[in-house]
Amino acid sequence: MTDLRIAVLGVGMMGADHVARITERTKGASVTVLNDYFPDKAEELAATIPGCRVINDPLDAIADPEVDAVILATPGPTHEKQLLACLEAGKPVMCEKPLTTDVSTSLEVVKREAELGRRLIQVGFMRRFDHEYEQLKALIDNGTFGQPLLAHCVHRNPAVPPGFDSSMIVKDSLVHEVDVTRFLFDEEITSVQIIAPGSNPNAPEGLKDPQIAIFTTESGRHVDVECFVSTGVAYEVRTELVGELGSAFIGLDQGLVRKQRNPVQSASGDGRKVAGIQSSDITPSFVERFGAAYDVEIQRWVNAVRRGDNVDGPGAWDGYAAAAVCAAGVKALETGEPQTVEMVSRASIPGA
Ligand SMILES: NC(=O)c1ccc[n+]([C@@H]2O[C@H](COP(=O)([O-])OP(=O)(O)OC[C@H]3O[C@@H](n4cnc5c(N)ncnc54)[C@H](O)[C@@H]3O)[C@@H](O)[C@H]2O)c1
Ligand SMILES: O[C@H]1[C@H](O)[C@@H](O)[C@H](O)[C@@H](O)[C@H]1O
Repeated sequence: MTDLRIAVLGVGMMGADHVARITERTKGASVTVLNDYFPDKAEELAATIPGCRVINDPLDAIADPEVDAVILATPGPTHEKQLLACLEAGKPVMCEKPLTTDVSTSLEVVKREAELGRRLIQVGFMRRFDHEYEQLKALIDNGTFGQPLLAHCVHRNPAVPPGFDSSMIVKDSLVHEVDVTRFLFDEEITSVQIIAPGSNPNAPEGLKDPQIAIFTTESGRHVDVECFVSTGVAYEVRTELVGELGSAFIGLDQGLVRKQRNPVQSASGDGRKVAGIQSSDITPSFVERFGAAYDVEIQRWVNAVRRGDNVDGPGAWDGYAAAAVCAAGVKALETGEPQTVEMVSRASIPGA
């Protein structure tokens, strides 16, 4: 079987990382077309990849007859138009989060895909492919902790790019915990509150950072998140799950750590006492922390597209649900009050 011919749109940090992943590690796929708002950037990268050419118009790149599938690593505000073009061309697309930057356009994308009657869109919520998150999910699903009750999350970035505003902390960063909550608990988030304590003096001017988010789910579960994107330290993403019979912690760079009524062991079962853990190296950015997860995500997506399934992971509905929670989050940030998440029911869109 010949390689899947992929066009990557946007060759900034994430796009270039996906290009390297596909050319160096992904089986059954090649990057054959690149596109970027700055053509020189795309040309420079294409020159390093045998058989790769640059197409300057993103919509032409999507429609090109020699492109089988598309990766969107362009900024969120461009996703809607590019996703609709992928649907129009009938091309499978792996869209980096967010699906789009507002609820109405995300819903429009969900509806257009549903009308086609074929799932073509996967959304880049890569944490679902991270081994530790998978382990946490398995502990919930196999009932190890009985009823899962709540989760505590930490999401810290050393810095953010210029122009990153307070609402982007919600829509660009917190969106991952929104997806993690929906993934782990398998239910929708119904309300969001965001508290902005005193800002970090080293945060960019005007940025409300850190923010503390509180989600409530359909069944009344609680998730809290510290989202702090200007720590100046390192990239730290942690989640602690608490259930009726114990708790488990991920993101310590030590593998999943479980605490249960005796014996207290590391997930590896080597008997190390959790209390003995003192410190660990922390990763500088998402590229290191989630590198293996992106590899799995892209390989599984390529395999799914080659099989004709097109999607193996979160889809357009997950992107829409996340957008709806984030919209409530932005309102909650402005008002300081809990906000109800406004969403249509999935059943109201046949095929979604
Ligand atoms: N899953 C993750 O962990 C993760 C991590 C980082 C970024 N992202 C997402 O990936 C996307 C890209 O983020 P990034 O950090 O790589 O940004 P970036 O700014 O580094 O790169 C974006 C690139 O897109 C180009 N571009 C801008 N408008 C374009 C257009 N209309 N058509 C084609 N190219 C265009 C820019 O010139 C730039 O090269 C965003 O949606 C972001 O949220 C996801
Ligand atoms: O775009 C990035 C990316 O999604 C990272 O995974 C997240 O940790 C950052 O906060 C965000 O700005």
